[in-house]
Amino acid sequence: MAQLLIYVKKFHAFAGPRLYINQLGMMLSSVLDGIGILLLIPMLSLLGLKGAEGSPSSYFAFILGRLRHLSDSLQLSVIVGLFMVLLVLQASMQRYLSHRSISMEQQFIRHVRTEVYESLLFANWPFFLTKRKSDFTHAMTQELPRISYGIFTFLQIITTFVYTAVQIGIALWLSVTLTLLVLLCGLMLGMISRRSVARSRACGNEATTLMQSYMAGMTEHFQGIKEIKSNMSENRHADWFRSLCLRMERNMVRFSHLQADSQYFYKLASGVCIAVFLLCALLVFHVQTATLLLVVLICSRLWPKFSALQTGWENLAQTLPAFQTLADLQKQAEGSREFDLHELELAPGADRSFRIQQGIECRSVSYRYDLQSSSYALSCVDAYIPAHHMVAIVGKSGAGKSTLIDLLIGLIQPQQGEVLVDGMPLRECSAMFRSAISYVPQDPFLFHMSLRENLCMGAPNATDDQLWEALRFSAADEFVRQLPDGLETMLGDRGVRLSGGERQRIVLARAILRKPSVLILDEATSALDSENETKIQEALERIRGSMTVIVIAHRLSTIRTADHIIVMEKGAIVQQGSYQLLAHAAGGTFSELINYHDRALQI
Ligand SMILES: Nc1ncnc2c1ncn2[C@@H]1O[C@H](COP(=O)(O)OP(=O)(O)OP(=O)(O)O)[C@@H](O)[C@H]1O
Repeated sequence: MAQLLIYVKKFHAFAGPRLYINQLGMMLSSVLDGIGILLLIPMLSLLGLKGAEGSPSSYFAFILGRLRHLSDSLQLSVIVGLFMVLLVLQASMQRYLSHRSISMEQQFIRHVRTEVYESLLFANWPFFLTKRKSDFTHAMTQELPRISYGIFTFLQIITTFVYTAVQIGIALWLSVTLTLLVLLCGLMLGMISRRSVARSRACGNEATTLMQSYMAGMTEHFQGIKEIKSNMSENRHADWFRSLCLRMERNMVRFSHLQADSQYFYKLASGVCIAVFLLCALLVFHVQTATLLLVVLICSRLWPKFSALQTGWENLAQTLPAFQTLADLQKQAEGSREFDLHELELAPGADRSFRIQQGIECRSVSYRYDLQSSSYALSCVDAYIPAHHMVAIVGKSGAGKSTLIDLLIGLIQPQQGEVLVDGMPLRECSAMFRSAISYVPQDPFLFHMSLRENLCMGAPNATDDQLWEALRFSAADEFVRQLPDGLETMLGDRGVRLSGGERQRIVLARAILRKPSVLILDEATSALDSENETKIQEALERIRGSMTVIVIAHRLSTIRTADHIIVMEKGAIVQQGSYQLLAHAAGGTFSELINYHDRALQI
């Protein structure tokens, strides 16, 4: 419930006075509706119903007094006309108010959707390391519509509640005893529905967990479809899917049965209540026929509202877990907020063309992914990467190379020590520094867009000449010219229409197009043949001195021309120096790596 209140408060802050205007309108519409019903008294009186000329009609003494000089049929026509005017007014008002509330709800949902998306987008890297990506997809695609439905239901409950309160007020005005009797029945029905509300909530919790598994499974299975096929594990996955679908089906059936059962008991209890009510009214309280008729009329209109309140409450209970999931996710994302790119763009003097002048320094940095664990991915690393130089980081798999890069980029913060850029702590200039970096990861990612759009992501105003120059740099120009639509070729989901090496070259072209101050290549040429790798080596030689280049490579031929090499082992730097120096240091990790490399080439 607390999570629902968070969103109700948000909605209140978002809608402001519009919310009150709507509720006031609803109240007015209910009053008009009530007056319409009360007008039935003079109508019934004129039609000669016994008892209708009694006390309730005195409320209309003013109207009736004015009409007295008219014939009965004319009086009836005027009152029926008045009734019709009220009806049209009330219906038009209700239509207008429901249009208003629907747009208000949809605007709010758009607001929440954008807010959640941005909170995820601007969260820092460690936040993403601890979460399943499918949970984000689940939150955005499944939980948001549930929240939208929950908010809609909540507003409906409020509207129904206001309507009910006004109508009860009118009924009380007509007969306090009868209305209290009706309310007592309503209260009893409310008690009956309490259990089903609790069960609905439990069903909602289970639905959330099942849907999360479903989304996680779908994302993983289709991303790993090649692994599934090559390991022939289709049957195992199909079994998992069938069992999950069965549990989802049972959950939905249970919820529907719950609703049907509660409506069944509700109807039975309502029948008993109505019978008791009529007997008490006529035999115990001896109520006038017209008053009884009006109270019954009001209550017969209120009864479906009571029922709507109960069903709405159950539906709301079913959506509550979604409020919880989304509020938790958003809270965690906001708690892990990195710099805000909007702020960066709006900040006066924000320097998008920052260039490093001296170098990047790691001063005794240590980092571990799991704070409970005693094993460090990096421990006490001291390194210096001078500006405009080409520095290579080498080491066996798991040595900590990528972690060191993540620290240098500012994606993760060291738990001990600090990273300095031109002598300035990185945490003070991380946004500015990040905008000056181009990073080409191990697994290059292309979006389902045209080649041109993929290239222009970091440089939206790049000209065709600049695009071709970048493609030439990454030795991709030849194969791009042979693509059916050249730069306009659609690349398919994650760029699957290209080979691994082609994808690497496109991502490299994209990185160079931004004209970065620091270019980071994390195994960026691992999928290339020797010919294309040599072309890229030559291109890197041409830009030597104009930008700082950091290269991670397992293939040692790639880093032969590096100015400086950092050798890592088990999270620590074990050697540093030029290629020649390290290659001749007998017994060192680097010469060991060279030996492995040479032996692999001979095989
Ligand atoms: N997200 C993570 N959560 C927990 N541990 C991690 C995570 N990423 C890396 N590690 C651990 O940190 C250590 C260093 O990993 P890192 O990826 O930096 O190595 P690497 O030298 O880049 O390896 P490779 O050459 O195989 O890419 C490894 O022991 C690895 O298991």
